[in-house]
Amino acid sequence: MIKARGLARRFAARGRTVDAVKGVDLDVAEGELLGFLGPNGAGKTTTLRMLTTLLRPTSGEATVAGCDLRKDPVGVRRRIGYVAQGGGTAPEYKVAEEIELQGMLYGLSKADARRRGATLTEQLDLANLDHRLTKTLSGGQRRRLDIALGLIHDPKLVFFDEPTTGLDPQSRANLWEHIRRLRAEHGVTLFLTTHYLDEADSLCDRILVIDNGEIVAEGSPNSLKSRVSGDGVEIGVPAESVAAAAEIAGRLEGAHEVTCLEDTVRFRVPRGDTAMPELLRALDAADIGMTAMQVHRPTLDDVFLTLTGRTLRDAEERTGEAAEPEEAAHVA
Ligand SMILES: Nc1ncnc2c1ncn2[C@@H]1O[C@H](COP(=O)(O)OP(=O)(O)OP(=O)(O)O)[C@@H](O)[C@H]1O
Repeated sequence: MIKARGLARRFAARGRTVDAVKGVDLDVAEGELLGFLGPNGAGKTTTLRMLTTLLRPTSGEATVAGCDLRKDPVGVRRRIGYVAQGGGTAPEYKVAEEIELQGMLYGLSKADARRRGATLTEQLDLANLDHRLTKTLSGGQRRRLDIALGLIHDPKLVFFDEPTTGLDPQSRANLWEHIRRLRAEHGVTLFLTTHYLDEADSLCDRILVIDNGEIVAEGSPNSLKSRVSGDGVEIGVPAESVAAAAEIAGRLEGAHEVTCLEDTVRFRVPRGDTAMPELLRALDAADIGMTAMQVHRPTLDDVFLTLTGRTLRDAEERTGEAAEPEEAAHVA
C-alpha cells in the first residue's frame, strides 16, 4: 500500500535549516495497522504530510495506494483518506450537512454521499447527532466526525495524525475500538502517528519508531519489547548521592544500562523484585537515603530508551529547536 525510499524533507528559513525527515524507507502492506511513534518534533507529521501530498519531499520516492507520489499526486489524493490533527469541521454546519458536503467534494452524488454518510455515522456512533451543529460536539464525537469525513469516499488507505490527542482516557479507548472496527469492517489499511506509547502498543500490528527524522526501530509491539532485556528500575536519591548510588546499582548482578539524571538513577536488571532488597541494603550501608523507587516490565518507552539513551518523555521536553515555519511555498 505504501512504499517509500529515501523520503526526506528539509525546511529552510532565515538562514537556518532543519532536516525534519532524513531519508526514510517505508513499506506498509495492505490491511496493516501501522503506528508511527516518536516524540514531539521527531518528524511524524512531516512524513505524513509528504505521503498525503500536502508537502513536497526534498528528495526520495514513494508509491502510495498504487500511485506515484510525485507524478500522480491527484491519484494519491483520490485514493487515500486523511484525518488531520485538530480536525477540519466547520462549526456552523450540522453533522449530516458536513458529511454530505465532504462526500460531494469527493465527487459523490448527493444521494450516495447521504447513503455512505448514514453507514459511517451508524458505525461511529454518531447517528443520533445528525442535526447537531458540529461546534456543539464533545472532543470524542468531533474526532469520530473527523474520521467519518476522512472515510466518506471509501478510501482503502487512511492516514490518522495523532487521532486521540487531547481526549480523556475513556474517549481514547472508545476511539481505538472504532478504529479497530473500521479496519475489520472496511478492510482499510491504516497509518497512524502517535506519541502515546499505550496507543501504539494496544492498537498497532507494527510500529515504526522515529527520532530526529530517522527510523530507529521497527517491529510488532511485542517483538520490540523483547529486544529490551530485564526489568527497568528507577530510584530517587539526593542529587549529591547520584554518582555513588549509580555505582552501587551497577554492582548488582546483571545490572546494565545504568544512567544518571539529576536526582534519579535508572538501570536494568534481570529481576527487579529480587534485586531490590540487596540494593536497599547496599544504599543503607553507604548512608544513601532512597526517596522513591519504581520497578516495571519492559515497555515501548524502554525500547526508545535502549535505542536513543533517553525516554520519550525526556525527548518531548527537548523541543522548540526548529527553524522559523516555512509553509505555503512547498505545498504540492
Ligand atoms: N514548516 C516548517 N518550517 C520549519 N520547521 C518545521 C516545519 N514543520 C516542521 N518543522 C520542524 O521539523 C521537525 C519535525 O516536525 P514534525 O511536525 O514533523 O514532528 P512531529 O513528530 O510530528 O511532532 P509532533 O508530535 O509535535 O506533531 C521539528 O523540528 C519541527 O519544528
